Amino acid sequence: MSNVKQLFYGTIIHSLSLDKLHIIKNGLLSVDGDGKIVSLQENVEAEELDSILEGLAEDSKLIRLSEWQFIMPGFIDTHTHAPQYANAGTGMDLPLLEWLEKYTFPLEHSFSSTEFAAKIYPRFVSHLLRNGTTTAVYYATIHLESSKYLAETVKGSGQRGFIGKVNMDRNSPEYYVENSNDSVLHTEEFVKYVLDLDAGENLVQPIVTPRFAITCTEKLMTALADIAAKYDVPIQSHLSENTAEIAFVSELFPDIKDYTSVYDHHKLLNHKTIMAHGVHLTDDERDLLKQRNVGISHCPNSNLALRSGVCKVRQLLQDGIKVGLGTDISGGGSKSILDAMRRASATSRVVAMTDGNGEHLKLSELVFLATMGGAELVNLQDTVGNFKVGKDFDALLIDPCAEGSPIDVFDMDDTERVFEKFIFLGDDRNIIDVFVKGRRVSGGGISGLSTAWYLSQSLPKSCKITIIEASNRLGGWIQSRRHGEQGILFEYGPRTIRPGGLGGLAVLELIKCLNLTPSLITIPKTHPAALNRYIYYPDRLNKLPHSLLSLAPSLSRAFIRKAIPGILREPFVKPANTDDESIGAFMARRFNSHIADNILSAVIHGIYAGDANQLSVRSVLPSLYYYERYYGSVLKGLMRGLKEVGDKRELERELGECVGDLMNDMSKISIFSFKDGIQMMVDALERELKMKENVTIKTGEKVVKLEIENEKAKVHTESSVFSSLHIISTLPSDILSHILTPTLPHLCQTRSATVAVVNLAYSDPSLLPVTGFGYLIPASTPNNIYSALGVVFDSDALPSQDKVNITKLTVMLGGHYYSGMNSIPNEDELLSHARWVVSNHLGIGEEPMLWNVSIQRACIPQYRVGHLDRMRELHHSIRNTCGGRLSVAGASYLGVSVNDIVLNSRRLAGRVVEWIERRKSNVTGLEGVEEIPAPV
Ligand SMILES: Nc1nc2[nH]cnc2c(=O)[nH]1
Repeated sequence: MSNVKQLFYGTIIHSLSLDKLHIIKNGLLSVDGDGKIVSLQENVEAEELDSILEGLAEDSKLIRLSEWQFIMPGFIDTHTHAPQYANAGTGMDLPLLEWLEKYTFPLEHSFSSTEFAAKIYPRFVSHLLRNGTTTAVYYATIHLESSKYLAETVKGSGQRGFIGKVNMDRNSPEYYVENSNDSVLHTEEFVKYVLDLDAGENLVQPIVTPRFAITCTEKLMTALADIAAKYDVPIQSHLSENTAEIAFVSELFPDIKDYTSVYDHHKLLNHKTIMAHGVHLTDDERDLLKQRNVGISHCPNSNLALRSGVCKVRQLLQDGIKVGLGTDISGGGSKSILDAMRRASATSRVVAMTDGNGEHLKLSELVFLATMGGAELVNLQDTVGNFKVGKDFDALLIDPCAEGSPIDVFDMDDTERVFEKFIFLGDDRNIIDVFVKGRRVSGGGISGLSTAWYLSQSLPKSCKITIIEASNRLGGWIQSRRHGEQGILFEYGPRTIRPGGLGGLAVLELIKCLNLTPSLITIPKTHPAALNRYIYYPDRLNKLPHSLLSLAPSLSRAFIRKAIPGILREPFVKPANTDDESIGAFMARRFNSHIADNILSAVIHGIYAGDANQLSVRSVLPSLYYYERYYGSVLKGLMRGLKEVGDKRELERELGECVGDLMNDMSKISIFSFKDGIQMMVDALERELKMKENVTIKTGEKVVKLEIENEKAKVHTESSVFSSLHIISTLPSDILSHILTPTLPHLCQTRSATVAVVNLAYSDPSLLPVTGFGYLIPASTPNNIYSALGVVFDSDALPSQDKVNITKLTVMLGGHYYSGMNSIPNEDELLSHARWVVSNHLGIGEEPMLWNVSIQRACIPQYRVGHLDRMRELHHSIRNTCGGRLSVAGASYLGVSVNDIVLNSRRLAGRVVEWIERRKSNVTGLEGVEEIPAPV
């Protein structure tokens, strides 16, 4: 037991056979440093754990599952087409052969470009992992390079995978077909490449992939069988999926008895062959499959969607044929093996009803097919599939009560029922950890991702970096998701970034390093979305001038005219001697109440969802504060500016050099985003971090206690405790205040606002009465009965994110308005509130074709008056009491924007590295409180 590295204590569920689902209560499963299962004990009493742990090495970790959590084997997807992920959920109106011609081949053809592949493959692999697929059997396309890229992606992700370069040398479109010789040469090169890539780890393997008998000549099939035999690698293809396909095969091979015999004739059938579908097999064909020990990948989602037929799985099992499950993306639309289990169940019920042939598939059989059955198909039955001692630990940690879980657990439930509920109702939200060969491969948290990335750039490999994230998804309130058949992009959080300032430079540098430049979408300063911004007051949209030149023509409008006396008097208003005041009071004092109440209040709604009369001018708009202090006037300051001092100047120069040309390109840009939304940054960070050997990402693991004592730092999560040289907390400060010892001042004083984000998409592209970025609503606007903060015109601001011409809006509601409320409206109510807003303000009464409501709880920290002084005291307190072991980062402290967060992470990581190397000045993450800009 001395090599045990991880122990899991709690409920453990796995398949022993088709009939036997083994449910172990109080189980203790131990895994060694190579990811192998060392022991599996049943009915271990909690009291026995201490003595068991005593004999173990210090770095072994016990993960105690909570009451309803359980561990089960990872899912095995025995048939999926990675390139077709881009089409998933679409094109199900045609049967197989027409579907291939119209939708599938044109898409697969695009993978001649590895750049195109780079947009699809990493996302697909990471989604499969998130959905619990620890082993997948992939089809790539006919292209050698992008097939290699898929293999590299799978390898990089840590998933177990079989990757096939597809072969097609006839009956294929002119634009998507190979010459037979190239097909053979490229296949052999591919097989050797993947064997090399795996380097004996037994994680990625090549699989020889004649697409199906229709698209492969006899010569090609024979040569492929030779390659498979020469390198002893598996084979996959399609068999007997659809009646038109079968008829075509018999036309092509009139002298061969049936479809299965065609493959047999070409020596493609053996115990390592996986045939997908097998819907219309004859008795003789099943006999032959049994004789050759070929496995069938049952793909019920696709069989139904393409109306291929109903596969009789019970019959296959009775005949002793190996069966596993496949998602068959994009014949099937779902990437989840849970979905495959449910459709296999439904299909078997149809067979039971119509054929009277036996029973439908039972729960134990469905679980077997998804795990052990799949393992048999890929000939890894002695390596994965269940938790027999000696196998690799490929497993899922399931939490039926995870945040947002689609499952409800009641008093009357027991483990068996909760397991069944997960299989029939659960989804990726319940899959809080995914392990392959004992390694955690899923998820990660946005909090700290950028800090971890910067650290990973400078720290030596021997320094281990661990990211611990309570939820099971990345990104915090950054979330970009495509909806509906047309894949309309909805942003649930921030949607654009400004390239300006030091923070903007830091983000551009990160974009360059993450190779995201080709995915940028930029909006020039001359674009209507940059020029036209509005304020809704009191009952109409008021366009704001975007420059001094545009001020003159705006004067005809009373809303702008009323600001003029305030602007004219400002240079003559005596500076006040205050250390801080609210941004509302500051603007009213220096300008006038119209500017404070009707303009600035709206701007503060747009950035902080906050109350301008509560937020600190010094923390929220520090340059205005310093303009008054140095120049006696905001307007004079605006003309002269401020300069960065100390190491910020040095940083400005360094970032400028790194960003280089991109900075010049960005000088004409007002805002930017990415083709697939801001989440692309998060995904790229995750991908990069997962490639680093010294970085571990733990998701679904909540930190419950942080202890800094005698210059030692200890992290307690729900399941383990470990020591660390230095902890960087990126938690919201009020949450940190509850779990940290020692108690530090002011942590709990920064509260955060909750924002409801309602995305709406309309098929009519010309619904908006004006063009522009959108509008904000000040607190002074009457009849704002649903606490609206503003509306973004997404289809004007970032039209190229969608392929179709539509009107797309985001309505933001709540913020500080919700802070005094007992409960926040539910999603249905929020949708109707948002529709009321767009109907009353913009005259859009139409029914949206798509919408999404997300409630972003406590997402924007509110820096109230005195925030900077509080942060200064906190800085000194951390420095003096935590001995350099703790620093803080994230939006609670020194800036809420993506730019601020990235810049502060970069600077903090630099300081932490310095502290680790020299142990000089204790780092806190709040050093910025001592930096004051200088007048020019
Ligand atoms: N479902 C499915 N069947 C096929 N038969 C040949 N190619 C394909 C494919 O891409 N998907």
